Amino acid sequence: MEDKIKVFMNEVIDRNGHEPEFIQAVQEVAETVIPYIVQHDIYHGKNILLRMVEPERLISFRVAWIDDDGEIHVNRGYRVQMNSAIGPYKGGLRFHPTVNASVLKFLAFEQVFKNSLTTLPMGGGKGGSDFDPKGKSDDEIMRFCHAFMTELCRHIGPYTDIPAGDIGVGAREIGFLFGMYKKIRNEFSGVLTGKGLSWGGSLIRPEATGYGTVYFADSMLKTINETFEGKKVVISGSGNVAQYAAEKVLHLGGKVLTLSDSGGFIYDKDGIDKEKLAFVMDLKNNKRGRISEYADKYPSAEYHKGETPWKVACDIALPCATQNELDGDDAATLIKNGCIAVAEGANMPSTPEAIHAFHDAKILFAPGKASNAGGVATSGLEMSQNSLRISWTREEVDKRLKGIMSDIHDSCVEYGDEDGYCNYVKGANIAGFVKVADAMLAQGVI
Ligand SMILES: NC(=O)C1=CN([C@@H]2O[C@H](COP(=O)(O)OP(=O)(O)OC[C@H]3O[C@@H](n4cnc5c(N)ncnc54)[C@H](OP(=O)(O)O)[C@@H]3O)[C@@H](O)[C@H]2O)C=CC1
Ligand SMILES: O=C(O)CCC(=O)C(=O)O
Repeated sequence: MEDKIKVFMNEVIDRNGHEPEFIQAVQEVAETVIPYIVQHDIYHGKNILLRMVEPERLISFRVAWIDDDGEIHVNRGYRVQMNSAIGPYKGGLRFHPTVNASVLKFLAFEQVFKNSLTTLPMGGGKGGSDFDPKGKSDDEIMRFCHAFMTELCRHIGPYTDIPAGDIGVGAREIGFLFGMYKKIRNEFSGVLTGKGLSWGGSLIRPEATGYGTVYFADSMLKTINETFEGKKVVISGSGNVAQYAAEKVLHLGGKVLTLSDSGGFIYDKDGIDKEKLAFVMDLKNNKRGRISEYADKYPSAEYHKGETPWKVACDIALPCATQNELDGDDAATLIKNGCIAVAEGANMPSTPEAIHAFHDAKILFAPGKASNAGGVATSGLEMSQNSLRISWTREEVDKRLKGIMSDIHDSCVEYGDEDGYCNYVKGANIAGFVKVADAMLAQGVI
């Protein structure tokens, strides 16, 4: 079996060797899915995985924009349209200086499996730009988003490709992007998700990724007769996913000890309660400040500059910032300190060494493509509401989100069982693969 995986990976590396994040994401899938393909005649010999690792389309374009001082800047924009076997391309846009083709291809590849797991009819895509929103005025953000959309609008549409937010792209950016799409195409449609409530957005979409991650973690905990009640929870990030993961942990009776940003992390020994979390939301979403300011406001907190929070002893860890933020040493520290469960809110935050350590220690570990699927699932629900021209209540959307997360958990258990221990990585990869592979087989070699 190892030979087969090696031969496959050599071919992937030959074509994409300069794209480390993409290779990392493919390797993880290959290790779990190739053995399954070999055991199942209908998939064997069809080169399905080899077709899945090649984007159906990768668009790269110039984005020229003018700052508040009249200076002209050029950034690179992208959209990776990875796989449309089960529905139109769907996935977020990331604005961050680290964005490149490798990062977006890994995200788009993961998205294909994630979207399949939601059971909703969505293919996988991802896009963005190496534009850095930090320190830019609202007007500069608007001009950049408008310039970005003047090109992107040719490649997307409510039946073709439906982008949404990701790192650096929140409600403000989606508004500017939507406005320009509407103006150019003269069409008011559900072309983007994460829209504002008064112009086609869905209740619970802002909360969905964080809430969904905690719902998934709760399902995992139930398998060992545990709950969030009274548990110490360490969270990284302080953006959209981290904020609502923290909120849901509080709803379920857990104690949130940490949050972070790219500057460092804060540890509040008394816990980040509802009022303190409201401060963080205002700091990050309105004032666009740094997490270090939390420690200036609350004396119970320490700020650890340039560090990640994994050395803080906890029962549950929720990495919600970015890829490869939790390595093998961090995993060893978490395990040593008694951590029983890790659920990824971010995409691929744990390195392969960290994942192996979690599996070896047989603690509960949920990969992002399963545990953070609540965001895109609720985007799918936003698309449904747009098509039906109705808005569901908060309770209705939350109920559907919970149901979807519970079903994803069950699919992982179905495909991931290893003598009583659930390997959620294997479960998510195989369950996500089967639906897409069946559709690809039905549609022929295209
Ligand atoms: N938004 C969504 O619906 C979904 C998001 N995700 C994933 O969740 C993760 C977080 O996204 P989201 O919360 O939306 O993004 P936000 O932009 O709202 O927040 C990102 C957070 O991560 C921190 N961060 C970003 N890059 C780094 C880095 N290189 N090192 C340390 N910290 C970093 C940011 O800190 P700083 O402000 O200093 O940059 C910020 O606190 C990403 O992996 C994303 O792909 C997954 C599914 C859906
Ligand atoms: O809601 C969406 O379409 C995108 C969510 C996303 O980018 C992700 O799941 O990583």
